[in-house]
Amino acid sequence: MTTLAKKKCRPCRGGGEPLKGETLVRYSGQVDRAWTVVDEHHLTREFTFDGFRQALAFVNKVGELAETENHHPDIHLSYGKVRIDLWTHKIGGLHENDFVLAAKIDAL
Ligand SMILES: C[C@H](O)[C@H](O)[C@H]1CNC2=NC(N)=NC(=O)C2=N1
Repeated sequence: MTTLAKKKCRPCRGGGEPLKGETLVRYSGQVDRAWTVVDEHHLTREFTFDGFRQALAFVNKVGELAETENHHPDIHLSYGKVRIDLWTHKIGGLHENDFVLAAKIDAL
């Protein structure tokens, strides 16, 4: 487990700047390489499964995690596939919380 996966998502009240540039690159290095940073705005990763039920089970696990952490990704479920898009709505971009949640999803 990475260090990030052991952290908790801290409440983010909405002030402050989203992560950019070098800082963003440093954080990206701490989650699975399958995550992509899109337009320095959000993280995305696709997971594949044998069928719909397996994908749905994963969605439910991610949902529980999101509720525990009070940080919620967009989740796109299709047959044998789940896409997770993750950013902090309040700041319109990426925060450490997004990387903490991504690392925890990696560890599921
Ligand atoms: C009050 C509570 O902290 C907020 O509404 C949370 C809930 N989950 C959230 N999830 C995400 N991804 N971004 C947010 O800004 C956010 N805000």
